[in-house]
Amino acid sequence: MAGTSNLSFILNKPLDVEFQERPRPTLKSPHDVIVAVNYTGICGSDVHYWQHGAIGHYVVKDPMVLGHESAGTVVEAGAAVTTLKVGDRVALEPGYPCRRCRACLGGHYNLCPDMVFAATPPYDGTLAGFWAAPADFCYRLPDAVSLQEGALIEPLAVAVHIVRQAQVSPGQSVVVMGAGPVGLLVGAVARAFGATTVVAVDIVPSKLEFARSFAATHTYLSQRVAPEENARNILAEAGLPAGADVVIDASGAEPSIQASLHVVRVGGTYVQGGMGKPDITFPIMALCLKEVTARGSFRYGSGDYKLAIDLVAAGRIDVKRLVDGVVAFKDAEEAFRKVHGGKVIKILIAGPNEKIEGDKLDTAAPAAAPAPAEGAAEAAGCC
Ligand SMILES: NC(=O)c1ccc[n+]([C@@H]2O[C@H](COP(=O)([O-])OP(=O)(O)OC[C@H]3O[C@@H](n4cnc5c(N)ncnc54)[C@H](O)[C@@H]3O)[C@@H](O)[C@H]2O)c1
Ligand SMILES: OC[C@H](O)C(O)[C@@H](O)CO
Repeated sequence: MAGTSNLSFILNKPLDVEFQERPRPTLKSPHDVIVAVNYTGICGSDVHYWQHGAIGHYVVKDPMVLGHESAGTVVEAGAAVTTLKVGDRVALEPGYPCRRCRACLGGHYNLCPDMVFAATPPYDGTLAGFWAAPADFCYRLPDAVSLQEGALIEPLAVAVHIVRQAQVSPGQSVVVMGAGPVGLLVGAVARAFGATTVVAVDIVPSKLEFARSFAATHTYLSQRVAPEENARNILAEAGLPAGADVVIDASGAEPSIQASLHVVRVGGTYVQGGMGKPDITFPIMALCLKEVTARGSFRYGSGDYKLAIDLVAAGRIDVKRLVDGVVAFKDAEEAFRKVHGGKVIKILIAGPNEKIEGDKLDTAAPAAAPAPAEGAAEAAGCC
């Protein structure tokens, strides 16, 4: 990739974005690398910041570069970097922790209170020409993994972390609420971990159709009925009269969280991956009486990126199938509109120094675009 532009896609305030040529970042530590960003996917949280300017207590007060699902090419390496060299293709882990606090030293760096995380205010994101980061948070892609696949390692790592939190083991049944990118990837990782039944649940039929073709063994179209009734229907559909071993919420939607506690079996596991409304009515008696193990899942930690890359490299998870198209950097806002409109699963934005012609995918089989579901994420009370 030639080019030296550090053109950046910046959110000033809700629905107000602009392109700005910013100074190229420099090495701040001999352990850092500078990466030219080749491709970036759009996450629901980027769209939420664009629409609302805030997620919970993270409020965009100053202009912020969007984007955190990226892959790129190393263009400069600090003197102390031994693991990467100029020209290496890498998946970017977009957050790096302090390495000194109790969470970091306890092996849970994703919970570091001083995490510097791309496109989470006040930190700039990766929709720019270049990104500077510690070398150990940039993962070399094997030859078998393309740069476009590299941009999907971030959401896949989210899914890996969720499935690890759930401790999914061979032969288990797993119900996944929500068939957006995270839910789809959770289903695929659960299959890779040996789950024999994976049920995808959503409110949009076309998303379920895609889920069935991707990793789900069963699907269920959630109805506007009581959570207990949806739960009974899910279990009947999947042939799980005693309940599911594991239920994972990847929707953030209150009704699906409520149904989840009625879907999980006695002694089963529930993991909250979706980020919707901060407070909901939760069936706590079901949790108690069934002795459910409930866990949260936040971003990714030790080993998650590596496993995500290994799963793609080994051909166990075909992340390319989620990509509907690739757009030029100048079309970033239009790509955000498409994602917000629910018309696509993933769109990749090429870096400003990347030359692309049309919707240039490195895959022969783009995903079938789901039917429009304007504001589906909003309906779930996203983020
Ligand atoms: N835990 C983390 O670290 C982490 C990281 C990334 C994303 N997230 C969150 O995970 C969730 C999924 O992310 P995504 O990118 O796939 O988002 P998405 O909005 O594309 O997917 C959510 C899906 O849930 C479906 N849905 C809405 N209401 C539902 C209901 N009542 N029952 C079943 N399905 C319903 C929607 O139709 C949609 O397909 C979001 O809440 C996101 O904020 C969490
Ligand atoms: O994948 C990472 C997530 O998008 C982020 O943690 C975001 O949702 C909150 O900052």
